[in-house]
Amino acid sequence: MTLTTKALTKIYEDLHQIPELGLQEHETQAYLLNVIKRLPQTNLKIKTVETATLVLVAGSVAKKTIGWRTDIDALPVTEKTGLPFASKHPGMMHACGHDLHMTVALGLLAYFAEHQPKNNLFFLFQPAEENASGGKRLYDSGALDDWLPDEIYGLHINPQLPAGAIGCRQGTLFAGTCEIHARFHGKSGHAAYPHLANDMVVAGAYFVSQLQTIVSRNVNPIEAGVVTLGQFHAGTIGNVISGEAKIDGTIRALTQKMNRHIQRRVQTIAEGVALAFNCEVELKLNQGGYYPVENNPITTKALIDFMQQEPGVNFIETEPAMTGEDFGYLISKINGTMFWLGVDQPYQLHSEKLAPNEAAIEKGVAAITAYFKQRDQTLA
Ligand SMILES: CC(=O)N[C@@H](CCC[C@H](N)C(=O)O)C(=O)O
Repeated sequence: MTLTTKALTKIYEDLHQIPELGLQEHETQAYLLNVIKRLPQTNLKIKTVETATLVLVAGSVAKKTIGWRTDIDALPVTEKTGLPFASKHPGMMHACGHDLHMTVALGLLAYFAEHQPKNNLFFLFQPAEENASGGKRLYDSGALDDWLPDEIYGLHINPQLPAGAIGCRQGTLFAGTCEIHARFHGKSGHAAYPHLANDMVVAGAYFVSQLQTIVSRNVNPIEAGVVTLGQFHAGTIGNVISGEAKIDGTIRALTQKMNRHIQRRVQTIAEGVALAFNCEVELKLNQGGYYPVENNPITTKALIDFMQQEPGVNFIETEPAMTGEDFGYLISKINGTMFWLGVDQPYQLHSEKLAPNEAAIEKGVAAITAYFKQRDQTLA
């Protein structure tokens, strides 16, 4: 059953309205299962693991298994798109396009549920891409073992590319990331008696300032790195010295080596600030499964060669990006390729105003279906 443009649009708009945070994607999973169970079932096997959904399309003469992964979680962002199908879940939004990723996956699955491939196709609807290494959790738990694909593909929407364009590159597509969680503990007190307290606003401010030196002074200028601190909470009122500071951020680098180098510098600076301010620091550096997305040379050549010659596909060779993806962990275990799907937007990923151009859905489904058909023949 090939899903029509109208059906795909409805799925996208329905999913957009029910964003859920990582590992809590129950309504999303129920919606996905409802669509999947209405497809021709003859060649389908369906499994759920917590909020993940795994589907195998059995091939007619299977020698290999080709995988497709979509993420399904949303972000704690309050939507401000003004769309008629805006989020119904307060404080949550599909601001990273996972609703569109799921729709493309369903379009692809629907086609192959009706047109049996020679090889097996494996579809993974994966929770918690944004915050809890959903891909790593599933892989490490053995949940994929029965249907482990020989190669795996996935996409991410890209607001900067024209709607429906496919963007990819050999080598690293996305950075490896690492979350920074720093907690400084000093001594609170009266604003008038700083000598009797230990002010964590000041200690935290030094930590923030000193981290700015990592990229400028410790990263080789011809390589790349990012240290962003997105949250700093300390204190309650202007005339009370705060004894606590809570700072969270993220590291980005295009190689694991550079990621670890930056992690070590963050650790050293945190310890140095604690020493200098005579306070305690608890520092958690959490990389989880957010390894650099290093595209496999063979699957990436196959995909790029195909997209470059396929009529109707606007293929664009892209630069590496500092966004992260736990797909990096999956393709450190399974050969595979991630690529961009353009959605032509003035707003960035994670913006409360992100409203992807829906024309990308049909173009994406068509391009990837055609690629999977060709890949299925090649691997037969
Ligand atoms: C595509 C995208 O936006 N991914 C996220 C992944 C977040 C990883 C982790 N929680 C971190 O912040 O380091 C991104 O922010 O790039």
